[in-house]
Amino acid sequence: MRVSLENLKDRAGWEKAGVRLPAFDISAMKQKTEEAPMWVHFGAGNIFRAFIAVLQQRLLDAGLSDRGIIAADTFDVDNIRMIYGGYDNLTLSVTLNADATIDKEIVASVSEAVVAQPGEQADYARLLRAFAAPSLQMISFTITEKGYALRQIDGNYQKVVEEDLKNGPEKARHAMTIVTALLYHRYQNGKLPLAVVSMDNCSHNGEKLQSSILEVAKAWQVNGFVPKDFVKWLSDESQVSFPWSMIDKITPRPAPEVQRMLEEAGIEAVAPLETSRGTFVAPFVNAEKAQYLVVEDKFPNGRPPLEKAGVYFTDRETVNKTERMKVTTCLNPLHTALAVYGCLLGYTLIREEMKDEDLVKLIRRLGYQEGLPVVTDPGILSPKAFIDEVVEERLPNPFMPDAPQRIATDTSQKVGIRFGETIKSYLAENRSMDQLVALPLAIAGWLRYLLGVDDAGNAMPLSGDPLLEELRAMLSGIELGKPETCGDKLKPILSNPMIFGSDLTRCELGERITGYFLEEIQGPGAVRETLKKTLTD
Ligand SMILES: NC(=O)c1ccc[n+]([C@@H]2O[C@H](COP(=O)([O-])OP(=O)(O)OC[C@H]3O[C@@H](n4cnc5c(N)ncnc54)[C@H](O)[C@@H]3O)[C@@H](O)[C@H]2O)c1
Ligand SMILES: O=P(O)(O)OC[C@@H](O)[C@@H](O)[C@H](O)[C@H](O)CO
Repeated sequence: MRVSLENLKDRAGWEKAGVRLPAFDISAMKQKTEEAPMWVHFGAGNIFRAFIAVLQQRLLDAGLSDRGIIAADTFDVDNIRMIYGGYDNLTLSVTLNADATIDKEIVASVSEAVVAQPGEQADYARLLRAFAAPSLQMISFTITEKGYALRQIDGNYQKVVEEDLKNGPEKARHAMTIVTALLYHRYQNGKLPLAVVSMDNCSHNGEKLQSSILEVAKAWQVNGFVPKDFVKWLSDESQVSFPWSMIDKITPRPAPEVQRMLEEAGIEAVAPLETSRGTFVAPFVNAEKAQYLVVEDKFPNGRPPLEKAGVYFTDRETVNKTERMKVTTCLNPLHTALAVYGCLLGYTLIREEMKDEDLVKLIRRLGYQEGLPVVTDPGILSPKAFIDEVVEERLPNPFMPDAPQRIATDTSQKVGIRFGETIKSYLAENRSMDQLVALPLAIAGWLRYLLGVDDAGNAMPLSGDPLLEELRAMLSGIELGKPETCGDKLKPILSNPMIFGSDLTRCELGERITGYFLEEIQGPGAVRETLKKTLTD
């Protein structure tokens, strides 16, 4: 059985294979969405398909909505053409339960999948129509943290952004300029209200998205492409809101072991692939069961009743507290520490790392001892219960195929949030930095990782990162076994506020990180030695 609309007619066959099917009329949903779309999502990758699209499917199944989501990608044409296009926009969603059972479901809530680039004329025309529709309530994003950045490490605009600002809305190519161009189209078609919702793992994600979009709009105004009133409209949150959100569901890349399970159940053509833009995709997605989505309830044109699908809607302050709890303390910093040390120590699975005493000590200290004291209880989720679930159940889940190499992707874009926010809190609360051991160790581990040599002394492939070349150039010349080659080479990285959110060389942490790094490059085995020596309690 292959995932396709035609094959869905064989309901008995799918049910025999243990696959839950959509309980709504897919063609009626497509027609209604075509006429009056409500939701466009940018960044149609794995978390979107495993989580966000499933939320809308729950509403469709329950008769609480009759519309689907238009999936858009500004970045990855292959994902749209090969994965969505190749499988009628359907996704086989696999939930990997901690008790070895799996749940399988066909998700059909994506009505259309389009390439969001002005050069792709038919697709772009569809998006323009959607943006002009009074029915459109929200656009949302999971485009990775780097998708929002307009500037490069030296503070100057990226080349593509510089050109887009010069060339105006019709020739936009960067995610932020394309979305601003589409918003301009909505402005020109009646200044209709809209919610613009980031669902990426960045602190203050709504603010980050708003500030990039406003920066583009202002530059276009200065360059004569848009009127000042467009910037005013975009700045008025009663018209265009940028709700903040916290999203959580560990969604590994599609894994060969899950592919095998599906094939054993008689489902064909499910092989994962890496697109030319580096997205790891398959007609199926695999994820854990646990999931949390907390969204600021600010939707000027209304919204789907997603609370009926388990989404928490609340105020900005509560979202901020849950997001800080998850991204800066209870989950993502632990993930990043496991990512870089996992790669260095030769692991390919997070669940295996959770059997390593030194790594468990590292993340427990990082989360419980160093992070939790500066976290405010958001009220709707308990930080202690949350981190307990992460450390005791989610990370060790014996059926999750998550890899440190996935999580190590784009680390330069994440360390400022995942570690920098805790550092800022320590400084703001005048807390002693002596307490911070695992946190500087995690940063030292990242710098050690960037050398591209594992703890056994072998060359190690590094995951994609927009700053990889620049960072490696800064570290070039540092050799394992020769700490004297380090010199002052860490300083430009540690002092860069674009990376860490502040200059770490201005506090004692800069020196501590450098000290750990020097220990870790003493020779093969030094990473393990440093962990053992440093994490004594
Ligand atoms: N996977 C998870 O466990 C998880 C959980 C919570 C939150 N998230 C958030 O979602 C993001 C995406 O995760 P995913 O698992 O879907 O990743 P993915 O690699 O499967 O998909 C990434 C998507 O972002 C797009 N993209 C990548 N770089 C871009 C750029 N520079 N500009 C515009 N679009 C770009 C890709 O085309 C793709 O559609 C993460 O970075 C994170 O912020 C992920
Ligand atoms: O998705 P990223 O790249 O921000 O970070 C990698 C992982 O830490 C992340 O995807 C987690 O799995 C996720 O945040 C869990 O909710």
